[in-house]
Amino acid sequence: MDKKESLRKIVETIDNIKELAEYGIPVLIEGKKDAESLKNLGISGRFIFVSRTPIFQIADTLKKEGILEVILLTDFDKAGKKYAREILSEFQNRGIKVNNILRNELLKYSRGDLKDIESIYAYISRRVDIMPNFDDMLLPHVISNVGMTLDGKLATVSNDSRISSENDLKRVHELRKEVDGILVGIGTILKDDPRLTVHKVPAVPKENPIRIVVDSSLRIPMTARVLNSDAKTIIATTKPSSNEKDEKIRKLISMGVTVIQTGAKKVNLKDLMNELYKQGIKKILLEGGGTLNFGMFKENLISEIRVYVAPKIFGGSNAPTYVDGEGFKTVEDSPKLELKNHYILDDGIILEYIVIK
Ligand SMILES: NC(=O)C1=CN([C@@H]2O[C@H](COP(=O)(O)OP(=O)(O)OC[C@H]3O[C@@H](n4cnc5c(N)ncnc54)[C@H](OP(=O)(O)O)[C@@H]3O)[C@@H](O)[C@H]2O)C=CC1
Ligand SMILES: Nc1nc(O)c(N)c(N[C@@H]2O[C@H](COP(=O)(O)O)[C@@H](O)[C@H]2O)n1
Repeated sequence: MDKKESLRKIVETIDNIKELAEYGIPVLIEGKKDAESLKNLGISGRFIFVSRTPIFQIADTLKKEGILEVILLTDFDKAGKKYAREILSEFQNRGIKVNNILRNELLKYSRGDLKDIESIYAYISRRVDIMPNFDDMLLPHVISNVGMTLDGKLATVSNDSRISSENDLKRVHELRKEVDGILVGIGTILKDDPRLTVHKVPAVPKENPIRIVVDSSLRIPMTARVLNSDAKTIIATTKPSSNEKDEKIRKLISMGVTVIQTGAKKVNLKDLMNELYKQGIKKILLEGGGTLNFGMFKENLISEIRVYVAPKIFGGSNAPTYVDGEGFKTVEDSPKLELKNHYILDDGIILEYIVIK
């Protein structure tokens, strides 16, 4: 693992700590300076200083409060290791789970360079500053999913896209629940007017992912269903402005929609992914269509593929296919895939691939 990859792993670990701390899991650290360093990295939540109160007392108090899990983040020196051993024993004796994976990851990825928690902020910022294009590495995990015919079509020439079986749609909606965002191009909005919520399986509103629409010229109709209040929506458009565009952006914002501007003629997909990652959208389900799918493959932004192949043939050179756009010129230029899983579902087949980066 090179230095850049190690740093990316450390930043990912910090993100995981942030998520768990926001969820209410207490973070066990040694002192105030550790808390400052973690706060500088955007981690907020409940910090408990293990150097101030005997550890058995802390464990008793948290047990009484009904806490089931804590995050262990003591230093990596002799004293920190001693605290860690005591915490593991006292907490586990009381049935409280001690998450020490994140501490171990920080130690592993810093290759022993990181000595304590108070220096973690300086450690990361020093390295991020000197690392060229480090931001480029902070990208969401993107799963591309489609229902396609045996001849690779996503819809008929007259835009009939009823391809997936009932159980396949349920599978897709379970997948929608697992992700932070669901991404489509403006072509799909104009042709299907989709809802892009979880509505084929039981779900509560907070399980709806954020709907993200890539729309360079802001063609989205103000009546589009993705603009309703069922879930949050982000519209990604280009930077150049005009009075008309600015007015539409103002209207969208007043409806609670987030607008991200990136790229000149077309939305810059890499910048968009980077921005979404920074906004906490770490896992995205890409639901096409073929033009956006090509753009995402071309920029190497897709990590996984899941397709349902239906026993149908639509034909038609103008019918949309899984991947359209201008296409890859040579086999070498095209994405490299590895089949990870396959199974029969209803009358079709599910194929799952990893994209080799
Ligand atoms: N069976 C299935 O699983 C699915 C079927 N479909 C079907 O696919 C069809 C729609 O596909 P399609 O018309 O290709 O539409 P897309 O949803 O792929 O949207 C394409 C549009 O996205 C915009 N865009 C902005 N920036 C980029 C970029 N960097 N790269 C690529 N696109 C960009 C472009 O419009 P602009 O320049 O104006 O921004 C482009 O025309 C429909 O028939 C729909 O039913 C769709 C999804 C799933
Ligand atoms: N997985 C899958 N199978 C099909 O047969 C499809 N036609 C699609 N279409 C995608 O799902 C969107 C519709 O979503 P809502 O039900 O309105 O929430 C559609 O716009 C395509 O992105 N997908």
